[in-house]
Amino acid sequence: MKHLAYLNKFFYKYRWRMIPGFIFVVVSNYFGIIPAQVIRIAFDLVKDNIALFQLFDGFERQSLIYEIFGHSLLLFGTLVLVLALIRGLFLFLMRQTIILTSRHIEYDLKNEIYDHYQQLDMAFFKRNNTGDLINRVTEDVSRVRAYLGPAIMYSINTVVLSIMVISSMFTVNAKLAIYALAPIPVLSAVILFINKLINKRSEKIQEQLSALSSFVQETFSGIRVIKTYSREQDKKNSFAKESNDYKTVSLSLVKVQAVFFPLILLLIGLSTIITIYIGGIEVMRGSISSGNIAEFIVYVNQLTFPAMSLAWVTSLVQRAAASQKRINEFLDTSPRIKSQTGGKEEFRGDIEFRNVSFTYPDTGITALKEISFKVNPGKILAIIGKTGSGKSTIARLLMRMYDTSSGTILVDGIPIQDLNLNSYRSTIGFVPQDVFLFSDTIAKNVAFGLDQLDMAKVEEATKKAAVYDNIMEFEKGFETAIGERGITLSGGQKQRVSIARAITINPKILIFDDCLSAVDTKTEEKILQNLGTVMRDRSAIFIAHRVSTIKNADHILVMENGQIIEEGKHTELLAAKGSYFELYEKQLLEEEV
Ligand SMILES: Nc1ncnc2c1ncn2[C@@H]1O[C@H](COP(=O)(O)OP(=O)(O)OP(=O)(O)O)[C@@H](O)[C@H]1O
Repeated sequence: MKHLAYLNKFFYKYRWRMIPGFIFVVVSNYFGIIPAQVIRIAFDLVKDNIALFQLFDGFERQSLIYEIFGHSLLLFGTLVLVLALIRGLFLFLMRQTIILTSRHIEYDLKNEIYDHYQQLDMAFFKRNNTGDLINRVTEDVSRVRAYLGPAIMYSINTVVLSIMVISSMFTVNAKLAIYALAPIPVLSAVILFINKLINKRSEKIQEQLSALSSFVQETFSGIRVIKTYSREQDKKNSFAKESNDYKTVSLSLVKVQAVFFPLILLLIGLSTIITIYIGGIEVMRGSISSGNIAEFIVYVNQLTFPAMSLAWVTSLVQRAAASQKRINEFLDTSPRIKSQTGGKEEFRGDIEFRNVSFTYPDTGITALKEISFKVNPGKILAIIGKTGSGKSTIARLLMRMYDTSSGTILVDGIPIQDLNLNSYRSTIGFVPQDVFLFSDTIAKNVAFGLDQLDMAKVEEATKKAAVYDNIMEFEKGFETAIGERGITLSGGQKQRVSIARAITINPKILIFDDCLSAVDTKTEEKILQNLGTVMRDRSAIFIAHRVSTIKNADHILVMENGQIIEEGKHTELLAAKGSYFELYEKQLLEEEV
């Protein structure tokens, strides 16, 4: 329950919606109670009038009594109807205030979590899987909303209605009240027990359902592999098994639900029988009127709802508390990478790594050991080396996705930790190794880093990235949709769109992480030539596997096991006849083959 205390700030924020909501609950219940008394009066009236009617048997006056009697009944009927309408109006207002407020809070909470996610560092996203992140912002928030809206509304309703009904019952006749209320605690206990069973089984259904959807999702993501290896039948059998498990748990829930309502009706019926029996004795004794029995039957039936909602509300609150605990876990996580506020807005792009070492926090893998280098504007630094040698890690540290374990990274002579992250990152054009394009038009993907779509910039960038002609071949050109609902670009086209995206923002620092691997050497040559003008006064870092990509770089680092094992210009490294030379020879041979 303490986890739900987090939500109190929202109650305060929306207090002027919640307070009227509470008042509407009270008023609507008041109008729910009065009809029982009207029914009692009408009932007694019927009894008295029948006696009077019989007394005037054979007299002319009898038809007059009949008329008056009819009119009064009509009046009482109309009164019950009007009271029901007034109650309905207040119920409507109650839902309009409390349920509506819960939707406002749900909106606020979702935004708060989403906003917080965006502040968190890469290590957080590595630790938690995407499904979990999505679940907490959707499923968990929905469960919390069920507490904020229905649970709170029905709790207040239950308390108010129970107090009003029980006190009315005791005012009429304490003995009858005690007898009529006797089955209610049993009813609540039974409901509580069955509700627990229902919850347990519903949770199982939920688990099985998500297992089933994960299975289907993975199958269709990997449909190509399944078809290639002809594993359709095997997958069909696995699906049938998962599906059968789902059916079994669903059936077990249906069984419990089938018992639930008849049992409640039985207990309510029991209460009614007791009321009539004890009430009858009391009427004979003259302590209550027969109208009071009718009144009591209405009361007993009105108590069914609080008894049922008690169990339901309890489970809603329990679920919401568990969900809010999960949400708080993420909200309480503070980003390890903290930005400085204010500070430098414009950057020259001088980069220096001073004895930088880095160990990944979650895996304990030491990816960089004592790395030092400098890159100045107008210069290209190239990094080459075997896979897993730490090249991409350098890019990640330079983007400050992680902080160094030791050593310093300086940008324009300032330690990277002292910079305003937003201003700094917006001066970097980064092309990652695994290109990610959004399900949107090509134009919007290229202009992703711009505040406004500027087609002149988009076109210029795509020309430089040598992808303009490809785009123009598509029927809708830059308006072509890509991704899930659009066309699929080839690996090389994706890489070039990603390069165009980095150039569009006119960055001071350009980082290319092996982003020409899917491009043929001729196109690579063209892109590199075009980039020559782009990089004139920018610092550029080229991470590559192919020597051809980097041979014109101003300085080349050769990496192995997180260390720089050789460095210099292309010609110097060839002359040294070390690892770089070996790599060059090997790649020349591969090209010839
Ligand atoms: N997010 C991460 N968490 C933990 N360890 C990581 C992470 N990313 C990379 N590593 C590890 O750090 C080491 C260096 O990885 P890095 O990605 O920098 O290599 P790379 O030289 O860029 O390789 P490639 O050429 O294949 O891209 C590897 O051993 C890798 O397993």
